[in-house]
Amino acid sequence: MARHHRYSSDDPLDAVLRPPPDETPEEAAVREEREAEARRVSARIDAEIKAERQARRKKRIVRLLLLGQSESGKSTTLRQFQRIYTPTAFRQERSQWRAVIQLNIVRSIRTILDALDGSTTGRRSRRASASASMLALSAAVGLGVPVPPLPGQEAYGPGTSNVVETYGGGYASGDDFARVDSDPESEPENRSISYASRFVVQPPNPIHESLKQALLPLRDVEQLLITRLVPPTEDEPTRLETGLPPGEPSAASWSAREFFVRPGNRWKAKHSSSSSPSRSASESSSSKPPSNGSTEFDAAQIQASLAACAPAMIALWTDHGVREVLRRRKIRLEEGPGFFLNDLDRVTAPNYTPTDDDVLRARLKTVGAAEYTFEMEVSTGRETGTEWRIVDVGGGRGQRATWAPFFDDVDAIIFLAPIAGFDQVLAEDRTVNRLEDSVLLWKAVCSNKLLASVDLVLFLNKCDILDQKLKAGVKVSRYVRSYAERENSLEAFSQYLRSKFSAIHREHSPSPRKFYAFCTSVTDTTTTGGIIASVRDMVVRQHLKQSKLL
Ligand SMILES: Nc1nc2c(ncn2[C@@H]2O[C@H](COP(=O)(O)OP(=O)(O)OP(=O)(O)O)[C@@H](O)[C@H]2O)c(=O)[nH]1
Ligand SMILES: [Mg+2]
Repeated sequence: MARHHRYSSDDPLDAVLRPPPDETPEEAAVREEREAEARRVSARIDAEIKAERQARRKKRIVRLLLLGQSESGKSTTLRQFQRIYTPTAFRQERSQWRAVIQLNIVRSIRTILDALDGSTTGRRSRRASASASMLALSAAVGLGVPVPPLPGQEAYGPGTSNVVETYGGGYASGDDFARVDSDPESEPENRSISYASRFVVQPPNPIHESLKQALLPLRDVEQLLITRLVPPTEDEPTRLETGLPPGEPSAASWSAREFFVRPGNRWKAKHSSSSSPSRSASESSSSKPPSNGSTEFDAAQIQASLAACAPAMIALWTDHGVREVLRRRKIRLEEGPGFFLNDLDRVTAPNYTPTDDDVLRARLKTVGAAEYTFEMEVSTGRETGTEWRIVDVGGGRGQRATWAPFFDDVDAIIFLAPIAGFDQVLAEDRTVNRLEDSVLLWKAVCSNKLLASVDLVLFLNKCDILDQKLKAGVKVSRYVRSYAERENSLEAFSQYLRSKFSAIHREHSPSPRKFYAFCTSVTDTTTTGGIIASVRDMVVRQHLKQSKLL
């Protein structure tokens, strides 16, 4: 508005600001001085904001956001950054991952015992089956009676986090992804046989019974680990209730939920220095540190109990009958996250310390979002002096609302699409194919206007698992209709998906931008190191370009 109009409009604000009509020359001088001062303050604030922006540019802070569905590999990618660029801190923290790995092992064993008990699958029945199995375990009663699935419920796979939940076959018209209404792996001719064998009550197997007995101490181990790892003040509905009185473990809540901790280091025994989260969207100021209820005694006790149970765990995992039950129930532990059953000897040894690979393979679900500041110990010429901030978020469907606040000020996004999940369902919604969810999420990220000028880097992840799956004979076209007669190989399928994701990127980006995509196995240290270096170069180059433009 032009200045001479200032006091002449009917604007109510102007009316308030208007000088009193009977103002004396002295009063007018005071008022004008006051107004001049206000303008000076305003100019100073503007200058400060500008200086801050320039300082940020000068300091070269690069903010990278990791996005993707749950179990896509975001936290693992973050750990790779930590391993490569802050190796000292990463090494120092390795021992703290032991408890997570122990918990992963206990969960795998529990999955097997549940499968032996014939507990059904799916969220609705999991609680019941879990309590049944724990009762069976604790009272050493015989094998439970298998319960057929509820209508509309998937037939098998207990659905705990470290289990690969296979996806049913059959397409709805117009859909590219298979729907959960049948078992694509069972051919029609043997479907009835496999169904019958699944739900006929088997007589108790004495070997399995004695192994269950030998594994009873794992129940206490699990409880101790929960107390140790999960903060007691959590109030998320998915939170694993550690508030349970000691000695009154609720088998139902144990098995029905996946373990998670808030991002950051609060769950760890000690705080680390170099890559601790500096900003967290989830940790409210009122939340107390976890009752790190653990003592050295607990840690030693847990490892000793695991060592004592190791022979029984190994016998269970290598038992022919057990493998047959797992195969029939389509439980593929080895393809799921946090799988350590092939390393039991090593991992249960009394002086075991996790290796880099172990830390990368451990599974700990993220809830909320946190930003990690990297003061690089290892730097290369180009970005010396650049400060990296990496934001890791929880990828579950209930978690995605925490993403948006980070869209504001981000330079690049690494989007992880775990393409090995083409035959799996989401843990949080078992009617949704994981690959389909990734495609939809990618579309949403590409078309988001707030992210229009942000570089998107796509990781088609879990290629190692995909390769194994395809080599084992799982057919992509059974799950992805449009794949049709194409070659059932890693190369062909990843190329196909790359084009599909690229087309979405092209069609849905608000304005044109480059498409960067990599086929990754982010648990693999050798290949991922090179990919991360490329991403880093690209992001820094882009950041510099943007800074110059600004
Ligand atoms: N074999 C294999 N395992 C992987 C790969 N990427 C991730 N994993 C494993 O998959 C599990 C899940 O990875 P996370 O990094 O925890 O997944 P996330 O995206 O952070 O999941 P949320 O925290 O639930 O959002 C971990 O046990 C990883 O070790 C991969 O490329 N290959
Ligand atoms: Mg995570």
